[in-house]
Amino acid sequence: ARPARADTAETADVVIVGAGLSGLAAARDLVAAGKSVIVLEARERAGGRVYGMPLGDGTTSEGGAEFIGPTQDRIAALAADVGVATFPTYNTGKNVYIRNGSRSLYATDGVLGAVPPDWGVLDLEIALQKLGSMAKSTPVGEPWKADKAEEWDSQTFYTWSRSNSLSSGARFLMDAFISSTLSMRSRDVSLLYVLNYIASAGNAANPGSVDRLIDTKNGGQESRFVGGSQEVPLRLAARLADRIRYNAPVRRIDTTASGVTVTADGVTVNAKRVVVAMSPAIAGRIDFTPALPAARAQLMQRFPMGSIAKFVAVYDTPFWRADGLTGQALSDSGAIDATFDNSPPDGSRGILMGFMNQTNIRKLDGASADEVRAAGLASFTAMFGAKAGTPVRTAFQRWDNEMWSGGGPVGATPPGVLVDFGPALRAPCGPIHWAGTETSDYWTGYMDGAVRSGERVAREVAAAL
Ligand SMILES: Cc1cc2nc3c(=O)[nH]c(=O)nc-3n(C[C@H](O)[C@H](O)[C@H](O)COP(=O)(O)OP(=O)(O)OC[C@H]3O[C@@H](n4cnc5c(N)ncnc54)[C@H](O)[C@@H]3O)c2cc1C
Repeated sequence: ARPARADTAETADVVIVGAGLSGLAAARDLVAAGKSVIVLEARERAGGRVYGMPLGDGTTSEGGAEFIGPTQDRIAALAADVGVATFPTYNTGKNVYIRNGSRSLYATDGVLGAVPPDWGVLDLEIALQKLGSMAKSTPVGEPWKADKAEEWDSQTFYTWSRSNSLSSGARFLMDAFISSTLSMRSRDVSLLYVLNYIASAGNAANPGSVDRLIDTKNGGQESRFVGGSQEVPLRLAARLADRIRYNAPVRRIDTTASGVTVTADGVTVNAKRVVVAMSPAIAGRIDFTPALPAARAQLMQRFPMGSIAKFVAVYDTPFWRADGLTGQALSDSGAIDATFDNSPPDGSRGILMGFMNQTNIRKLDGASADEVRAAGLASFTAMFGAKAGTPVRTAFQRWDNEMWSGGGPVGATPPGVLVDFGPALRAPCGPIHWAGTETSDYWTGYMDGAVRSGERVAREVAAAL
């Protein structure tokens, strides 16, 4: 790390560390409450895990967060407020399923919804029903208070899924559920964490469900933002104007007699309160003096980020639509495990987006740009035919080597963390407050959760000032 410098010293009521959606939402609300606010952002841009990846022709495609769905009310309200419209994710036709070397097509308007018909699907449905009912007994945002928290936080999702299914199809699809929502392997994550994630996929009026996590229609992938999701943080950041200091990574936070001194490269801010608005893993890289309480310090050691990348290919037309395909695929082989149609709303050109999950992206460690491109196009060709092999251009974004994200889409806990350290997730430490999607009750892991966490922390800080 570079040494912390203090070239200029400023004062504010509140300093916010991080200009992702959580920090921006907190800043907006604190400014509205009449507080003076300075936001310190490490990168040269706002948005954090929401990022428009340049396609090389002056346009962008989402390299990070992209979709919005029902019950994601707070990101919806923010988007409406800054004037960013949504449009439905292209979802007409059949999905592609590649498993054990064979490719099949399936409709998603049947009883199974987004679940592909594999051997063992009955087995899977029984397991998903059990999960759904366990999630109903998990208090949203406070899973450590579940009656069975101790039992559920003592096993991985892998362990549970193997003792609650027999068929390889059900097991593959349960692993795919974890990999497509968290970009982690099912052995990496606590059953209790997964139950909370399911419980969290809703709002106060609509309990969370597995379907809302995985579905396109009526689910988390239902809609996209016109012009790209990055428009939402960028427009909010523009409103906050020069309250945001870019290229200002915070290196240390000192709690003082009158509040906090927050030291970033090039600027030091003295404030009454500080909001740290990022994942626990990334917050753990800041030096805190005096040391944080043990529960919080150790929580930050135990909350790893997933590993994820997106690969997109641009074509003159969305040719798969003419072939009766949605552009959505799920595969057990190749570099890309799941895809979506990322074309613009008018379909004036075709864009396929492929997720490279944790296992697949790690296989590409050290690969050249050409090798990544070849691997991505080989997957698209297996899914959508030879035309997918000749795009106009491609782009690629991986998150596990982004210094200021450390991975994505979200941080998730292995067994033993939520029960013993979970209560430290949101609890302020003196004048230090915590935001970030990982701290949200509803839609933790999502843009909506990030906005909710920013709104919650703004209320908390305003009440304390
Ligand atoms: C590939 C991918 C796909 C996703 N898909 C979706 C989706 O379709 N829908 C959805 O809702 N969500 C999706 N997500 C998740 C979504 O992006 C996050 O939940 C949300 O953006 C998190 O916002 P945040 O403010 O909590 O954190 P972040 O966006 O991580 O913001 C933290 C900010 O803090 C800054 N920072 C870090 N350290 C410091 C420091 N020391 N000093 C100063 N600044 C610092 C970072 O640069 C960053 O700007 C996806 C994420 C990824 C990576």
